[in-house]
Amino acid sequence: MKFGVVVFPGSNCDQDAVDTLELMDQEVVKLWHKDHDLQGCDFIILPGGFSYGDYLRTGAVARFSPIMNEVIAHANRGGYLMGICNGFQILAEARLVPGVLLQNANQQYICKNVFLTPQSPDALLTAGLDRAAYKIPMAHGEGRYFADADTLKELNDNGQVLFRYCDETGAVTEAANPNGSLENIAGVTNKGKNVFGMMPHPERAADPALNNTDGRLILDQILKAVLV
Ligand SMILES: NC(=O)CC[C@H](N)C(=O)O
Repeated sequence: MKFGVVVFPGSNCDQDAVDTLELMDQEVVKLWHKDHDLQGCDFIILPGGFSYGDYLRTGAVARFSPIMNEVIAHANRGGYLMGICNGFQILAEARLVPGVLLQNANQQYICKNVFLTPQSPDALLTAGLDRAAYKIPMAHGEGRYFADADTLKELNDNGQVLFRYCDETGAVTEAANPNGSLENIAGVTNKGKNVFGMMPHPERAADPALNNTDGRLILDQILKAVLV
């Protein structure tokens, strides 16, 4: 499997994603946002950061970067695509996943470890996750997930919620919701379950040197599911 990590002006987690994938012994290339070629990649990652300085709305400008035409076509063909943090914001702006990311409820940038509980039993990213809670770092100012009532119902009915914020026991409580996201939603997938968006950063919790490899457990699901 060949991974491609798209670099937008203002991306700052692209190298973290590359380092993590290399740690996982995967072939990975960076894709410049002005290019038109996905270089034969099977799995595209839109990394975290502040694309275009977060001007207008987070992800609103990057969504129109030239390479997004190819990224959208790849997703529409059923190709795998994952957005992490700013990448999730870009996916939402491109309407590749349902819902939007609003400013955090406390109007502050929040950078801390949070716990996530996997929800979707048949989505690539969460299918094999058997722990009640995974400790993953978050770092964003606009991560409050919102969707209208019909969309929310559809997400729940179709098993499209990937993760909810929870406490360390896996309990989904108001107190464990860091940013005011609707129903504690931290990540969602599209109807086809080939496009994944999540606000917290699994790639920042993958290197044993950092004393937390819970993110690696999540990213390993990609390989387990795809390499069988
Ligand atoms: N870590 C990131 O990707 C930052 C996300 C985004 N620019 C925000 O602050 O909301």
